[in-house]
Formats: sequence, structure tokens, C-alpha cells
Amino acid sequence: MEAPAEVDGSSLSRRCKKMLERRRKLPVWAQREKFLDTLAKHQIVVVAAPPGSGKSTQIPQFVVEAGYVSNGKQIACTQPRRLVAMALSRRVAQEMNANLGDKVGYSVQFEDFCSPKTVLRYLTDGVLLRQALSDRFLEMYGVIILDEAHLRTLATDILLAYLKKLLAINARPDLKLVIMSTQFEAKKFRDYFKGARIVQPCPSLNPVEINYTKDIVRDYVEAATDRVVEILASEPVGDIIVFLTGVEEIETFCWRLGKAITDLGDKIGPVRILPLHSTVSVDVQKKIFKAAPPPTRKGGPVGRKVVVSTDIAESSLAIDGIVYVVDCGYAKQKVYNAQLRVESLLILPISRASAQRRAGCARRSDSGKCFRLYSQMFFEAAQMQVSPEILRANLASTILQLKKLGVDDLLHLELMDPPPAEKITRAVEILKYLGALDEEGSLTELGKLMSEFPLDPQMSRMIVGSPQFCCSNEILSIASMLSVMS
Ligand SMILES: Nc1ncnc2c1ncn2[C@@H]1O[C@H](COP(=O)(O)OP(=O)(O)OP(=O)(O)O)[C@@H](O)[C@H]1O
Repeated sequence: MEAPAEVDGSSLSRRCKKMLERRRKLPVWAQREKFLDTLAKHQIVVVAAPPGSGKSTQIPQFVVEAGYVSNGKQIACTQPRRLVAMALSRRVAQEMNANLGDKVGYSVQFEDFCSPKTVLRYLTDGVLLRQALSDRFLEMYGVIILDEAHLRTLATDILLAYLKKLLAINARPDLKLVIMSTQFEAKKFRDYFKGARIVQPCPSLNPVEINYTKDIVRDYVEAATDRVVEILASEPVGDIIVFLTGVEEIETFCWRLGKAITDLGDKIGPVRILPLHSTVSVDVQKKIFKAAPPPTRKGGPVGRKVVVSTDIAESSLAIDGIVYVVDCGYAKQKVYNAQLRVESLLILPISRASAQRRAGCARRSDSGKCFRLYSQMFFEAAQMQVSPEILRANLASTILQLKKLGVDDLLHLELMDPPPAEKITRAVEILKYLGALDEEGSLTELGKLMSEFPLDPQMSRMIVGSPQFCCSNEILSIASMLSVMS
């Protein structure tokens, strides 16, 4: 296939040419032709490569450049997190020498930055699922890219099953589906979509030295601060990423580290501390991708950046320059308590895959080290509790959305990890109790309204005043509790 002008670089500004040079060095570029060739021949392609290979930024551009938008259809690239969808669209717009909202845009809940000119749309998986409510066959898209599929969010799992069904009944013979994941999970997607092809860019990645703690860590924020101070004081130069579970912990950590750095004085170079969570400003987000600060004086110690992140940086945002990873071993996860009918965000141990992805942030350095703030024994024992979101979440709003999509029974969807029938029955009972379903299990007028309720985390936080309640499921839980109380 002949490369378009954007790719041969002849029509680009100097800034874009520089970007193009950098893009070409990303591992996915070596597989560009192979990927496009496979996509031309097959309906479903799995792209499996580690974070930082260039999947999220490059693959959608390859698809655009190959002409999949010439029929007036758009390319969708889903992300589990809104911040990531927005950051990627900004980056890719720059790389494509376009204004954000023109050729490249984003759609997240309550914010749509696209125009009739948009050909590449970064959007959250939740938004794509909601688009399907009004455009059942997702006709506006020629190619759907499900990025970060390995994170197995509830919305991604439902989309996978729904798209599998659409393709199986041949409802969209012209639609191409690209699933992007890390290498560990690629085979599972290929087996799920029988007939899918895997394209696997193989970057030369370095091993990362893994260190566990020997003693029990009682306060991992404090332990993380001590560990980072040690790295700053005694480890060779390199940037650091610290994984904590939420905003409060991140703020406490940043404050403590700032104080400790002042105490260290000029024994170390300048340190830029950068918090990263779903509510940081765009300016801070941009700084995360910039190089560490230069030495404060000629010949003085070199600067470092310390990124302090929730699991958002685990695989959705590839940050260059990281040599050290400090991993607390936990993440906030949604868990539904069927007896109390309440869904909450709990701090739970992370999965093995998650821990590997965190350590993998240092893989592009040849001397990467990961400091896990937990013992290996604890980690192995904790693996028994780990499960995908679909097995932990309240399924009531998912069932409502699926009913609206014409899928009458969740059991009829071939899910990757089907939830137990009892859990589905319980969710249906709640929906009947709320009047969203009638006795036969059909969607009522109220149910139709509820399935389209605007479900923005910020908004629901405002409604109920607690960050713990942050999605449709919680709203349903609250509604059900209120109706029990009244
Ligand atoms: N918003 C951004 N600003 C600046 N650089 C970025 C941005 N997003 C990605 N990059 C850079 O682009 C390169 C490719 O990243 P990309 O996100 O495409 O990789 P990936 O394989 O999709 O990783 P992941 O699985 O973490 O998303 C990396 O070097 C990364 O640092």
C-alpha cells in the first residue's frame, strides 16, 4: 500500500516531521504493513504489545491513513478512562497536524469534542455502549478499536460480547474490529473471537528487577515516601513512578515527599513531583510527558520527575524515562454487595497482570527496578480474591442497557467471563422492584428512561455527595434503598 503524504512526511511542518521521526521509532511501526494487510484480509484483529509500543496513538492513525474513512464512516478508539481518551486525542491531533475537534476528536460523558469533519474519535467504552442504544449496529463506524481490552472493564466486556454477536449474525459485514491488549491476554481474545488474527509487534524490552518487602507494610503511603527518598538519594539517575490508590493518598504522598526533599537539600538534583489521577488539569498532564528538569547549577546533580499515579498510568498512558516503579499493590475497585444492595469502591489487592503492567513501566530502561511494597507471600495469597469487573459489579444498569439494545437475557450474550445466574436474577429482581422491568421482564417506559440516564461520575458525585457513589449502578442502588425506606 502506498504511503500517504502524512506518512512520507513531504507535506508536514518541522514540528510534525520531528514527531513523525519519533513515531517511526515506536515498535508498532515495524508492523505497520503487516497490521494493515491483516486488517484488509480479516474482520477481527488483535494487536498485542506492551505499554509504550505505540498502540493507542499509532494504530488508529494507520487505519485512517489506509483509507478506512473514505466511505464517510468514522474510526472509534475506545478507552476505559475519560482522561486518557482526552489526552490521546490531543496527542494524536498534534501528530496528525490537525486542530483537536476537527479530524481527531473525543467523546466522553457530557463532553463531545468532535465535528462533522471528525474521522477519528477517541471515546470511553461507556460512551460507545450508549451510542449503541441509539445506533444499534454502530453504523457510523467503519472500524472499531477496543483499546486496553485487557483491563476488562464492565463496559468493554459488554461491548466485546455485543460486537461478537453483531458480527456473528452478519449485521455489519463491512465493520472491522481491532482489539488491543498486552501480550499476556492476547490469546484469550483470539480464542474468544474465533478466527481473529493476532499481530504482535515485538519491542526489545528489558527485564525489570523486582524487589518485595520482607516485613509487613502498615502504611504504604509512608513506605512509598521512604522508598522514593532512598531512590533519590542513592540510586542512579532515572525517573520514578509511584502507584497509589486515589487522590487523597496521592496528595498526602506529594506533601510528605515535598517535605522530605526540602530536608535533603542540595544533595539531590531538582525533583518535579507530578500527581496523576482522573481530575488533574490538562497542564499537569502535559508535564508528565516532558523530560525531567535540568540541573539547577552547571555540573550539579541531574533532575528527576516523580509521577504519583492511580492505576491510570498502569497501562493506558505510556510515560517515557521511567526507571523506578514503586507499587503499593492495591487499587480502588468497584464491588457490589448484593445483600446490602450497595456498590462501593474498595481498596483491594491488584491482580498479577496488573502488577506486571506496573513493573512494565520501567521496561524501556535497561536498568529498571520495581519496588513492591508487599511481600511475595501476601501477593500470591491475594490472587485468590481477584476477578474481572463483570463478576464484581452490580449488573442492574447493564441489564437495562442490554434490554434497550434488544438483548433480552444477559445469559444469551457470550461473555468472556459470564456472571453467575443467581447474580443476574438478583439484578432483574431489583429492576422489577424499581419498575424498570415489568413482571415479564420487559423494559417499561420508566426503564427506557433509566437506561438513558446521564451517568457521569462527577454528576452522580454531586447528586449523592460522595465519591464512593459514582455510576449508574450506584444510582440504582440508592434509588432502591430510597424506595425501601419510603
Ligand atoms: N498525551 C501524550 N503526550 C505526549 N506523549 C504521549 C502522549 N500519549 C502517548 N505519548 C507517547 O507516545 C508513545 C506511544 O504511546 P502509546 O500510548 O501509543 O503506546 P501504547 O502501546 O498504546 O501504550 P499503552 O498501552 O500504555 O496505551 C509513548 O512514547 C508515549 O510516551
